[in-house]
Amino acid sequence: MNQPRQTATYLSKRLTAAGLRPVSKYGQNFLIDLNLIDLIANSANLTKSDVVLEIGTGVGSLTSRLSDAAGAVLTVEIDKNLHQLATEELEHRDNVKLIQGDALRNKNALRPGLMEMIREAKEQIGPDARFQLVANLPYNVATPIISTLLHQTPPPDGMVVTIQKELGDRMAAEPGNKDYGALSVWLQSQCDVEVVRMLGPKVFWPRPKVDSAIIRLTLNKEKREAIGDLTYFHQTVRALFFHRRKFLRSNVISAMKNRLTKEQIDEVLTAQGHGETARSECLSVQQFLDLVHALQAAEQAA
Ligand SMILES: C[S@@+](CC[C@H](N)C(=O)[O-])C[C@H]1O[C@@H](n2cnc3c(N)ncnc32)[C@H](O)[C@@H]1O
Repeated sequence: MNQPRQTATYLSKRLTAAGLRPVSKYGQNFLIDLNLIDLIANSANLTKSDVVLEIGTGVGSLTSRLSDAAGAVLTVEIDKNLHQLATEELEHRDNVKLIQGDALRNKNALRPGLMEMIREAKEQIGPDARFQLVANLPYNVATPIISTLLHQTPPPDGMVVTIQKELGDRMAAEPGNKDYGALSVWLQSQCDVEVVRMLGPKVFWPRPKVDSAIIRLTLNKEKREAIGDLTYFHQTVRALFFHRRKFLRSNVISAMKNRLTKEQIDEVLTAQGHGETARSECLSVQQFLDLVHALQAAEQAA
């Protein structure tokens, strides 16, 4: 297959010929190093059993790599003009479905119909089919996309994404670290998180003002099953990090307002071994799981 050349000059000429310029509000920073595009695709260990979701088709450079390696690719592009360019590039590829529009309905919900398409594509591949997100993500929607996908049925078995370095730091952060927060706990409660490669601004055109990272998240089904009620867990963890400077007890009291009394909360915290000066940012992921389960059980018993 012919692969598009991918240099800043090539991209700039391609867009200019179509009367276009990169649109910053859509996070249009294109990867110009083909080796990195290969690294992203290869890091997902794709086979023909994979259904890949790409968010942000751009001009379709990563999409063509994904199409070579995967069984089916669904790629979503918000920008009508880029969608048109990518369609011209990719229309001969039978396993690529291009969708024009916003991948998100809002910050907590995916575009309607997207998961149905993924489920259908998986069914066509058969019982061994996997679902993966592989994308050079638009930075302003990277968190809602990754977080929301983990609420879906099926969730992605794996995700390989290029994101802003700071976001990667928050995803992989450990307890006690300044970057450790609700996102770290939500992702690490069900995925193994690895940094594949740090990327400086030079590998993109136009150059972003920030550093980036390629991150791989691998779903751990046992961990995910142990969470139980995903929505309850996610909402409670977010509430427990709401006031970072407050003690854990104050955050639990605010989170459980009108649901549990202070006495009931103190009982749970004591049973879980959290003293008055405990802070959310020092709890391990397992401690969050135990605490949220205990709060949920206390609420159900109340
Ligand atoms: C960082 S660029 C990546 C482009 C290309 N995949 C690459 O690797 O060079 C992000 C792309 O996402 C698109 N985009 C931004 N917000 C989007 C959204 N909410 N839904 C779908 N696509 C979006 C942008 O127009 C842009 O083409």
